[in-house]
Amino acid sequence: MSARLLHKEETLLDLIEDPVPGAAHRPVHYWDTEFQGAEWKYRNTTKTSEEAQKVLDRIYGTHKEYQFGVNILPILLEQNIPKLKERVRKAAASGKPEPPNSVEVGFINDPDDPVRIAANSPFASVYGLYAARDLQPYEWLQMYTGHLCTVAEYNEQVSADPKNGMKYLYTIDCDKVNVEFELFGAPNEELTVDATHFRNECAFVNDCRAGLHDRPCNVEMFEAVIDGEPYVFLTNKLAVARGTQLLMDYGKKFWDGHRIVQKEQAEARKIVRVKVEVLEKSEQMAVSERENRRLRKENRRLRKENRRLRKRLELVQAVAPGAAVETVAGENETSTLATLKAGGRNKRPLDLGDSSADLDTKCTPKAAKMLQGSAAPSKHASTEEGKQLRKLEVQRQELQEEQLRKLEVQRQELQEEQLRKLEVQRQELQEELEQLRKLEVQRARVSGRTTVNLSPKAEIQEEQLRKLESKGREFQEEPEQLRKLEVQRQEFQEEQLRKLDVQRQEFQEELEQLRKLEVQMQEFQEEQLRKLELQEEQLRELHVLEQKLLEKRKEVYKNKKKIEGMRGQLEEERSEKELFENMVTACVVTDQKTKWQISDFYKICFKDIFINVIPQKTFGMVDLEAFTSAYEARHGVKPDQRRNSSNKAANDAYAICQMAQKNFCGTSEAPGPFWDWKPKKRTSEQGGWEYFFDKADGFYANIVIEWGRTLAEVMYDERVCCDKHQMEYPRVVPAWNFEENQDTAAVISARKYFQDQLLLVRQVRKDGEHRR
Ligand SMILES: C[S@@+](CC[C@H](N)C(=O)[O-])C[C@H]1O[C@@H](n2cnc3c(N)ncnc32)[C@H](O)[C@@H]1O
Repeated sequence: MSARLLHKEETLLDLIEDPVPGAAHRPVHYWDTEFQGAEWKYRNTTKTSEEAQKVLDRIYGTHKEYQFGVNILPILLEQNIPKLKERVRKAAASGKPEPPNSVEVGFINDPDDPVRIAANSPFASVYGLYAARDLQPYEWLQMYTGHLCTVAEYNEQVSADPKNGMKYLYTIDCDKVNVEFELFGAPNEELTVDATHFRNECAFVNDCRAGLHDRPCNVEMFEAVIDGEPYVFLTNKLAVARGTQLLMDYGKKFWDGHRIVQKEQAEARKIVRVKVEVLEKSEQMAVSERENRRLRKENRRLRKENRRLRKRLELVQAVAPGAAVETVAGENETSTLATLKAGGRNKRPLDLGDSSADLDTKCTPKAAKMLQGSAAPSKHASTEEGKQLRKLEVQRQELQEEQLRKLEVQRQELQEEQLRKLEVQRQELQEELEQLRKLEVQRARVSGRTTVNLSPKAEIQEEQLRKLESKGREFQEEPEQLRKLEVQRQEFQEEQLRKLDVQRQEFQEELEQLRKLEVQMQEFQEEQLRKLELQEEQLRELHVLEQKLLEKRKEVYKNKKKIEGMRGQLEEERSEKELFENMVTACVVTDQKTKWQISDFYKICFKDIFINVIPQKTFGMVDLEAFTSAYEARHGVKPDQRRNSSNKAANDAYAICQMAQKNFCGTSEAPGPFWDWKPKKRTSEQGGWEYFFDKADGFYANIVIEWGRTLAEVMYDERVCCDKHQMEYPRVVPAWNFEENQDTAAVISARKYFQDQLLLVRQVRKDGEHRR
């Protein structure tokens, strides 16, 4: 296996070799950058290879000087020291880290593997440790490396950053190794090798737990204390075939802690999710608020624009019908026209940008008044007014013509009247003059004068006649003048009419323009109205959005409150936990001495009972309850009512148990048929799967033949129990002896002795508690 360094950005997946078809795992060449074979991190300082080698030398060379935890087996070192020494020597000579030749990290392919099932994805990077070759029992596999720290320090780290918690760690139970460590300046109860940031292959061993049916546990860790410092190693307690996954028992404590940390991780993830949500929501709110403000502003602007345009439209509509009404009303026509000329002709085509302030200068006061008081014209109203306008214009022309006709008639009548009167006067004067002449002729005849002298009266009359004649001449000349005047008047009138016509045409053009403008205005207004409606719709939507946001805000606020509450609760729980831990620490410290005393008792007890009375290796643990009840069931009395017997019986019991153990359960190196008897799978009544041991299969029949039915029943119960409680060793039940009619004296005496010792131990424990 060639070693290579794993770059920071590389994942284990990058190093996966071609998968072996059908294999449960794919080997991964994992060689941690930091782990240099015989070098590991001790807190924050890295031990050099030399220092590490010294430690290894001490372990492998003179192991007896060191104190080991309960798991360490002298047999391991005795068997492997030469091999291990060889390895260390090789590593030291090459100056290179020595890759492990016995284990390899593997990417888990097997979809039924509980670790893969727990990961809930076929692609998740989950690994396990596999045997790289066939392993003999109790081989030294690797040292477990990581940062050594106290449990309190580890917990602090996990609380600060829960995402890495409870995955790679090995906790050394100082009670178990029976050593009081005083590392890091204070006595330590529990130490942890934290492999979160710094690890080797060892950290990839998985737990044997697998739902209902656990897998066999084939490796374990053991601790060694060297110069007051703890070290952890991995060994296989069974023979393991190449490619088999190495599994250990993490212990209940690990999974309890794991569950707590997972809960914390889930809570931390939840908090992060809520925070992200709040941020997103507030961002969304800010965006929509900005949009809202912008739309409101736009809306205000458009409304203003609309008002202004409406005013302009009103102005246009007010100017045109106002002029027509004034003309119709018969007010001073010329002045009206002049006003119209001033306000209409001089006016530019309607400029939409004009301000309404110059209204007064562009329309009559009446128009201005109308403008102020008029309601906003609608499309209907404006077409209606256009019709009225045209109607009024026609009426105005008709009236104008009518008046002109009347004036003409009056003028002619007046003229004829005057002419008649003048004619009458002239005739009267003529008659008078005739009479005068006649009178003169008579008077001359009477006086005989040939010349006729007129009397003063006649002169006066003559004078009058002359005047009348000149008047008459004037009168005769007058029609001439009148005709001239008439012509002038007609010319003037035509001129005026022409002008009026021009004005009317101009006015009509203006009206046309105004109408066009009105159409434009209406279109514009409709457009604006449509826009306004759209904006109003948007505003309504915005309002709904605002409401939703408000609700979301409230929700976020509630969530915040909830989180705060939860935090408070957590804080309380934490402080409670701390209090409890302190209490536990105090208890543990005061209990330590008692434990040592108890442990001394145990030592004596076990030594006596297992060496002198019943050898421990063959019996395993004596199941008192099973023993008592089996005995009672068979004999109807409790076992201690029977008398003690000879050594022969003990030897016989021992021999039978040994044989049973060997033939049936086997040894840890070569497990017997007890372990071959595998459970079968069937559908349970509740639905789903369940495991059971089938009595109808060959195993059970063989046990019955070989050991008798009662023993077969006991073994059946034991097999089920082992399976249920994941026990590694079956309890060798002394009831066999009774079943096979053997003397049970040895067992009984052992049990009695054991009971007495237990009573003593309990007494010591009680005394210790009293003292505390
Ligand atoms: C020391 S690591 C083992 C290596 C790990 N499988 C990996 O891929 O990095 C321990 C973690 O593996 C997972 N694990 C180990 N044994 C397991 C089991 N029997 N069932 C489910 N998950 C397990 C858990 O997530 C645990 O926190």
